[in-house]
Amino acid sequence: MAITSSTLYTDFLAIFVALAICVFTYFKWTFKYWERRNVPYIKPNFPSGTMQNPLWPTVSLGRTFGKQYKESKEKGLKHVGLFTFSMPNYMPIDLEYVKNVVACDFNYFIDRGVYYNEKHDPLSAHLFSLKGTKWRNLRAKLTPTFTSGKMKMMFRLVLECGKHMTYAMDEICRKQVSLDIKDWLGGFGTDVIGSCAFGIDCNSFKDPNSDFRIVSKRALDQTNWEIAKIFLGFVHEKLARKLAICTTPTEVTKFFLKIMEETVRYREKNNIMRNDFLQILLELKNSNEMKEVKGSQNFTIEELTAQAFIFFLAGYKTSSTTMSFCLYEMAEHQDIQEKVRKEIETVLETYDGEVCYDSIKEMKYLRQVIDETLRKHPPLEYLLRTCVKDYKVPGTDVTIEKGTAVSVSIYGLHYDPEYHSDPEKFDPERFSEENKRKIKPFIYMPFGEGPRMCIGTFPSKSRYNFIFFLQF
Ligand code: HEM
Repeated sequence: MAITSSTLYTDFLAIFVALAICVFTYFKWTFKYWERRNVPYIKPNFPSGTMQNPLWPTVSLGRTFGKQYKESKEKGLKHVGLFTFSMPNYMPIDLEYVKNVVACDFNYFIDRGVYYNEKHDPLSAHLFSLKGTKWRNLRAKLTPTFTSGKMKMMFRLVLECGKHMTYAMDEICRKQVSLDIKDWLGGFGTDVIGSCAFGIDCNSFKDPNSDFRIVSKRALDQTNWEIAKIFLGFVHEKLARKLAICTTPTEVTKFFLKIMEETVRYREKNNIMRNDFLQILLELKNSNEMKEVKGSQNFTIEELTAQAFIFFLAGYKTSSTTMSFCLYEMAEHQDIQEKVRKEIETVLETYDGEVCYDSIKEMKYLRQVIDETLRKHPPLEYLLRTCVKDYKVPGTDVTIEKGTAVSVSIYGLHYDPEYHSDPEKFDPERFSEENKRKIKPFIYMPFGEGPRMCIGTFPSKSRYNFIFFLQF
């Protein structure tokens, strides 16, 4: 008996050692990837490569990229090789290289590499994650529907949500109690997106525990297990598909699908038209335009919900984070706050005190403050791309292989002292009419750039109006 268990133990040990040697050799080989390709690289660590352990990070991945951008730039590098665990990740540093990836040579970098699975996880197949032709066709159909006229009409819904927030804020001020401003603005974000994308009146201030608010929070607060699944989808999409991995929690999928089904049925039955995102999607669904995109079928309820869902995901956190940081910076810089307040008062006087789309458009200094907030605190700190066909970096003998992940550090660019002097300083004057003209393309891109930039900023002329629209 003792002999058997000791043999078993030795066998296990031998298997373990053999496995450890295989893993070690594999990592040693892959960690030489950039060296073999003659690309300068940051020394990776076993096992997470050049990033922190994603399950217990101390800073965000965007900040890590920002630091790596800074270090590489200080060394005079034009690009740098990184590793996500054993997976190579390419980061352009030089502005020309950045421009090529996000705009000029976009055809090589059309995808983000974000995992989706329309069959088992229908809400994951949205504009942000879709790939290649599917993405291109859907984007082409959706972009022209984001007209400033439609945004202007939708603004009324936002004002309505703003009113709920103002009443609740008056109450808070009367009681003189403190509040968690991020959570508070999250409530406002929920109301805006609930109303504009799903056509429902949530009023999170009256009912902070509404189903919509609770499920929305659940959709955004991913567990470590969900993060691990997203990560698996990123590093091994085929395996994740085979395992039918779903990244959206089941209760979230069920909830949003149910809301959408009910709202669409109600609107279609009662012939209701409303100036909101859902109406835009419904018009697309009913116009047969989607048949061109998808071949024969029209938009299904799942596909429609997935698009409304990404408007919610992409719009909610970005906007509430921006508003929170904007208030934070104004609290830190009372002089700036005072200037904003004076401007608002002066502009509103000429509009009989009415907060409306046009009056907000006239608040130029407020716009500068928001622009500077987005520079210092970009809600998305890096852009993701995947190389979809071998790409020779112009002027070099380096080829980026098909399948390589590419990360563009927005954070690094926004804090680059060559482009933004004294980058730590909160200075809205950088965006004055005169100074704005001096800002080179691609050094300031809180909404991304190129054909895959944020759809919430289209058409480009009304990009800032749209953001204003989100702030009120
Ligand atoms: C302060 C507000 C916002 C910021 C800073 C922001 C930022 C961004 C960024 C950086 C990207 C990636 C762009 C790229 O890869 O080049 C993006 C994509 C996207 N955003 Fe926004 N966003 C904001 C608000 C919104 C809103 C309100 C919506 C809702 C309509 C939205 C919908 C999207 C969508 C659908 C995409 C994916 C576009 C595509 O792949 O075609 N965003 N956003």
